Amino acid sequence: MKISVIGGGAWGTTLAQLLTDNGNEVLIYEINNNYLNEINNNHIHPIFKNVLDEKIKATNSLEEAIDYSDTYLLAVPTKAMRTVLGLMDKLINRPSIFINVSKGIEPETLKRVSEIVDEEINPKYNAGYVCLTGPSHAEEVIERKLTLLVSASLDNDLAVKVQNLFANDKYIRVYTSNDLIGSEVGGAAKNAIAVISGACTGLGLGENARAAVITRGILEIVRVVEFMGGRKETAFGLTGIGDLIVTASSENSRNFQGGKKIGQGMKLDEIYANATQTIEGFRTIYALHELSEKFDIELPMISTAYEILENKLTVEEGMKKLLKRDLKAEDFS
Ligand SMILES: NC(=O)C1=CN([C@@H]2O[C@H](COP(=O)(O)OP(=O)(O)OC[C@H]3O[C@@H](n4cnc5c(N)ncnc54)[C@H](OP(=O)(O)O)[C@@H]3O)[C@@H](O)[C@H]2O)C=CC1
Ligand SMILES: O=C(CO)COP(=O)(O)O
Repeated sequence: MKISVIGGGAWGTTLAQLLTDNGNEVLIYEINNNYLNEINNNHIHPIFKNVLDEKIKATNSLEEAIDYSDTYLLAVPTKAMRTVLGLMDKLINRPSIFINVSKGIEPETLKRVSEIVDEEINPKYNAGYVCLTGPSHAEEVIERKLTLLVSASLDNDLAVKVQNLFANDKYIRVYTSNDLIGSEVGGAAKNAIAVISGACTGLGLGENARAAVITRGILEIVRVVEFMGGRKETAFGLTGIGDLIVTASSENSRNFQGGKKIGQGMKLDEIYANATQTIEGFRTIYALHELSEKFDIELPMISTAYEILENKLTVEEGMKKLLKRDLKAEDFS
């Protein structure tokens, strides 16, 4: 099959290599000239510098990428998604499939990426949507280290098609799911909890705090998943707790690293100014805090994280605020 990869950063380029390993042809759309040069001329991954298959090509022409195939792998950050889809909509002239791998919720609208696709793409040309998600650090996948993913879609045939596109018997196993909302929300919300876990490490706390954040964090994720219409069991699977574990306990995670800097006292503006790669979790904290306020959903850690990002509390004050909450029985409702 031919696939157009929209966004040739850490994850998009890695998935381009995976698709090539599986016998497909890809063209990457990428705006960063250094990345284009690394892919087209040096045949190396623009970030991790692993050798890429020479068949993998990249272009800075969105038109060329759209013409190349009718299957679009969306791998730009969520904050760029609406703009990029708007540009794609002007160029798409046939029914097309959208496979999204970005993990976020739009803070201004509280929309998931599938909803943004529905709004931005002419329904005549929107032939289906899949969210491909799960615990998958790009730096491991590019080294062909064993990884399990989930192909989630409202269209089961399409979920199976994408499952077969990405699975192989060497390093990737893919499950399907019909819980699109639960899969999308879990993948986004875990980034917020990973930021909090990183902040604990930055503050000098240890493994006990991390285990506490992960365990109480999944409870906050479940509340959001259920409120948005997803299933609790999905949050307990690969797209929820699985992805939370890999992100909230790994120095490889950009969200964990971003949180660690907050824990060390750096301000959000400064982190953004120095970031060379996407950190989705900060925006997701804003989105989930908004959701919590608007619909009265109890998300104590996420709301405290929001106050820290907004400079209303220091990280120490945030931790004390959480410890001072009324004592109660451990519940999972
Ligand atoms: N990295 C990982 O391990 C994983 C990441 N993800 C998710 O994938 C998404 C992408 O992450 P990742 O690949 O790590 O991020 P990167 O920052 O490495 O790559 C994002 C790419 O998108 C490009 N981009 C940004 N804005 C635009 C725009 N307006 N138009 C066109 N291209 C644009 C960037 O270009 P430029 O460099 O010029 O900004 C960059 O090349 C995120 O949602 C992330 O959560 C999911 C699973 C694993
Ligand atoms: O989503 C990811 C792993 O599944 C990647 O997480 P980071 O963006 O925090 O590195």
